[in-house]
Amino acid sequence: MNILELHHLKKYFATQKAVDDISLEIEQGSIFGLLGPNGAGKTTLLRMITGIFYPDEGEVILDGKKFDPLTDIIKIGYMPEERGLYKKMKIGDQALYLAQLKGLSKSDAVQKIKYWFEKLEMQSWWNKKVEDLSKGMSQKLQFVTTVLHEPKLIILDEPFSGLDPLNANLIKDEIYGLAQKGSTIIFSTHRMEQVEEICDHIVLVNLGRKILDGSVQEIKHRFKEHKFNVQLSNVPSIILESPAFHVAEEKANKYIVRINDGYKSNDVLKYFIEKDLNVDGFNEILPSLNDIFINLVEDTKATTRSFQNIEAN
Ligand SMILES: Nc1ncnc2c1ncn2[C@@H]1O[C@H](COP(=O)(O)OP(=O)(O)OP(=O)(O)O)[C@@H](O)[C@H]1O
Repeated sequence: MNILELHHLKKYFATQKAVDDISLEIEQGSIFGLLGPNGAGKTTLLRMITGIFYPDEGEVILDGKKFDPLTDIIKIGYMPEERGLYKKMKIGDQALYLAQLKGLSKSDAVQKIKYWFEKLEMQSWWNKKVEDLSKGMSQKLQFVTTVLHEPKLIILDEPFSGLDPLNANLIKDEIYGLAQKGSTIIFSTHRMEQVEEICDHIVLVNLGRKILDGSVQEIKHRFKEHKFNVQLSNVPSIILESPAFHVAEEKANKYIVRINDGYKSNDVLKYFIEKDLNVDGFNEILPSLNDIFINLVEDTKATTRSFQNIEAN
């Protein structure tokens, strides 16, 4: 079942097409990556999902019904990239206030805050002021205030920014835990290695449009270049030559080979066996999301430039 569906969403600021006809579906319980370069339209899209902006066109379907910001906002937890905390307020009071705004009773809120503060090693912070927190500490507090009311949809914009590796792991484990309990996470970041590690499904937007949509594994396979690592037990005394592949890189007994059109990985292995060369390792090299991201974004830039040239002429 889809927790969220966006149907043909558009948001223009004067002539700036911040979001230009984006549709997508997000399955309940998934960890979904919303990616795109600076200015791609991610924040604008998230602001429409959270009811901060009304779309110019299109609709947001949350949990099977047309999204109504007034009543449905408690189903969503949104952690924006910029801090939204009151600097002078004590941390415990702040968490309590925000939890009650999200519909929790005072006693329920206290219980949940204690639970999360303990989990994220924040017990001693209750009487500190927000202005006395470091960047990473306020990021943790903001995370807690986002998830405290157990929203069905949790939107995290750059949740690891400012966190040291230990705290990043702590938050990462909580994200997995929340997804396992049935919450859906939308995760927006520029850090591709985090996306590869955490997300099941991604959407890439650029210039207000969706340019890629799929599961991380499926996308990596879609863009694969049929390259394999081959490790031999010894440096061979022959030059590796075969119609099935060509050597793209070599270093001593380690090779990167690219399979030629019309051949399969087994044809490569067969070559090595027939030459009586011992293969210690053989594995496919899939492109990183980072490479896929850079290539696609460069491609859309080039296409837009050529359209602009055609229009100008
Ligand atoms: N309130 C606004 N008024 C005018 N233009 C805006 C407004 N908000 C966003 N834009 C423009 O819309 C486009 C998309 O901006 P948006 O903030 O959604 O991008 P983003 O993908 O979140 O970028 P980043 O990764 O840098 O945060 C940009 O060209 C931006 O200048």
